[in-house]
Amino acid sequence: MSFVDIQALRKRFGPVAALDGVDLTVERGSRTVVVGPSGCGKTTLLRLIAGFEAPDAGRIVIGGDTMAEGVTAMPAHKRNIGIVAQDGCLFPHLTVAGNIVFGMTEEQSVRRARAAELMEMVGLERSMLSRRPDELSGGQQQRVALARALARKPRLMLLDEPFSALDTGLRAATRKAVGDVLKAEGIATLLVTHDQSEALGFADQLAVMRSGRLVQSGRPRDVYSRPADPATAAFLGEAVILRAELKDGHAHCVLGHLPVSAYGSSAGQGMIMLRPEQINVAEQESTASEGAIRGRVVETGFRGSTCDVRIVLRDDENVVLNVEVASSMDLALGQEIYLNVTGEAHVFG
Ligand SMILES: Nc1ncnc2c1ncn2[C@@H]1O[C@H](COP(=O)(O)OP(=O)(O)OP(=O)(O)O)[C@@H](O)[C@H]1O
Repeated sequence: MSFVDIQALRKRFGPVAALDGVDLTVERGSRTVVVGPSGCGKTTLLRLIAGFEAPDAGRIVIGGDTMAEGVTAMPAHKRNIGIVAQDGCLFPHLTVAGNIVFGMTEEQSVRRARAAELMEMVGLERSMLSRRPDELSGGQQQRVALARALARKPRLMLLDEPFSALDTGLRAATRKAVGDVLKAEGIATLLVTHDQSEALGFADQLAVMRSGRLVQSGRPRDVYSRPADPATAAFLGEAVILRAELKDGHAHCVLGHLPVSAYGSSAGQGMIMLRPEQINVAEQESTASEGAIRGRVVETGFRGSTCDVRIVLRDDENVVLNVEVASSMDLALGQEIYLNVTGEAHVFG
């Protein structure tokens, strides 16, 4: 049995079905990242797991213990679940030490030792224990929030956009530090984020939600390369979605005859997806592979090491492709280029 087992979970707020029958499992010590557009129910899912709200129907089981069944729910403080939210929610009037040991009932020397141990674990100087939250940077505050959540040795950690207020460099460093601590402690984690690359990089399991439902879950690499539908494909990154005729194990489309992994029952007309990194751009026909398709650059966006390039096909200017090339290529507007596709096309079922 999975460590977390959520079945047919439903929650309405008046006319809004925030959760409309969610099934999700999380393995012991693993990281699940929940993504989806704003309002799809991510925070509601976390709040129900934490016990801040009771479901209307469904079941939540953690470590074999039933947390909620229908409208009957165990109170939040009995669940032993840690939660870190977007702004850390530290108590502003308490020191860092006071925040970390808040609610611990052990004697003072034990609390002190635990606070010091946790500071080390989250990579902060012990000397910061006497500071107040407003004397720390955003990233430091989030680490203290994590230390506080870890203080009670939770069996499950819920992270609700805990890095979103941090700027890019600090965000990556804090995410790595938090991820390392949780992994070392073997604590199963559920992270909610709006950041697709964060989701793909952090998750063992990616769970994609839309309109109160789980539309797909699996290994990030699998969900990214074999999304359930075009909306999921586009949500997880740039996607080239084309009409194709499916026959003989190939998709016949404006980019040529592309091998497909499988198309099940959808032989005939279908929709296929390629990721931009599957499209190679060559400036000369002589350096392109055989069967290259001709196109023209209509827009470029410099991004440092890479460049976003918008291309239309010479034979069908209605087909627009957004690809990424090494910026050393320095493509000019209007330049003719040659395109080759690598790997397999994904067919939407
Ligand atoms: N307490 C509440 N009262 C009324 N409606 C609510 C309440 N909480 C959530 N909702 C509604 O339920 C739906 C799901 O909200 P939720 O906060 O779970 O979405 P989310 O995916 O976390 O969104 P975001 O990414 O914007 O934070 C939304 O339509 C929201 O307006």
